[in-house]
Amino acid sequence: MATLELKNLRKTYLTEEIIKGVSLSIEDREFVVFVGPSGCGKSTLLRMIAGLEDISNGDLLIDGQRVNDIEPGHRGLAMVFQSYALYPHMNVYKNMEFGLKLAGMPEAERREKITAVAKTLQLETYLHHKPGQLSGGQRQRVAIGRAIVRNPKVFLFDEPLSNLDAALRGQMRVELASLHRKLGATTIYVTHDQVEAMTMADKIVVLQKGVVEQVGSPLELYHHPRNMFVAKFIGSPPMNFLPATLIGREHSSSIIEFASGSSMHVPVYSSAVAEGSKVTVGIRPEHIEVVEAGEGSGKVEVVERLGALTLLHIRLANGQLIVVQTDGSDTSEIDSRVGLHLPSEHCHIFAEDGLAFEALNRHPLAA
Ligand SMILES: Nc1ncnc2c1ncn2[C@@H]1O[C@H](COP(=O)(O)OP(=O)(O)OP(=O)(O)O)[C@@H](O)[C@H]1O
Repeated sequence: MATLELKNLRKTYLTEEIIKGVSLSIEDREFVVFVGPSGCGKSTLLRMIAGLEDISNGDLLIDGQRVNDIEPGHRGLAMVFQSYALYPHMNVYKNMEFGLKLAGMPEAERREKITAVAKTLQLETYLHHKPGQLSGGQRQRVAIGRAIVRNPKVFLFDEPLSNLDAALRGQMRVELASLHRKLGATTIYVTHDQVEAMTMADKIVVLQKGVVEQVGSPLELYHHPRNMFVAKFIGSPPMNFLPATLIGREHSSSIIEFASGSSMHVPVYSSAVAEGSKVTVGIRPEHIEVVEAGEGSGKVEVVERLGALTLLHIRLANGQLIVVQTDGSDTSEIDSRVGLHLPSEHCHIFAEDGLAFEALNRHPLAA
């Protein structure tokens, strides 16, 4: 049982503030993913939780107890690193045993634990191998095993799969997700890969420049991004953005006009944005419909056939390139002209400062 509470956590290196007041509640058994571009501070935040970095300001609570000044080894956490950090001269068994020995666990108990964990992770036949004799995926499993045997309250993962090739990463993603279901331990997982975040998280925390941009379930972030940053970061290929002007409102819809002169009603509304303001319309590649070429059509520049899906890169009259996802049976040819239909229920509108209209009418950080 472990809950975590981050209260306005801050981290300053010399004069630069890297973590700028992060507040967050993590529930027992929750799988939380910190995601964001390189340098946004996600590893620093994880290391502050682990106790490997001092907290400059704010409070960190584990199970309601303030742990800012508690040594890493006494916080009940176990961390798995990107680099595995295994002892190269020790075999798999000894790597897993090391921490238990330090903690003074009797030998019989150590053996029992390691045997059980090796079985869970399918490492039984490798217990006498040194890390150098193992594949990347096996090494990562040993690193995870070493964390599990300690029976921590909270697992911390720092980009554990980024050294693996794509196929193995996909496989380990599934293994980690099922391991989490089995162990039920509260988990915090750092990655810059939004696919990992979407597929594994109960709750995603999107960070940018040391600030939380949004917290929500994968589908909340996908359907209701709070701003253009989250909209662009979550979803692959990313959302398309088209410049437009807000020309009016009707009931709870906004009327927007594109540079081409065409206009549409979008069923989102904000009282905070004046008519005549520049806005951005966002629509995901999978929501745009290809129709017969007509007014406002575009030219197909690149076709990526992925088997089940086809991605069309289409040049619009204003020079902008957008991406449209269609199905595998799409027969569009390069240089052909196609028309595009943007279903209004799938359109997002962002104000000039990047905030979604939806979010402007809601509580600041809620999805
Ligand atoms: N010990 C340090 N001294 C000074 N600055 C640091 C230190 N550690 C990290 N930083 C800075 O803090 C910022 C956040 O780094 P951090 O490693 O947390 O980012 P990240 O989001 O995990 O990035 P990545 O995905 O590239 O690992 C970066 O600008 C980095 O240069």
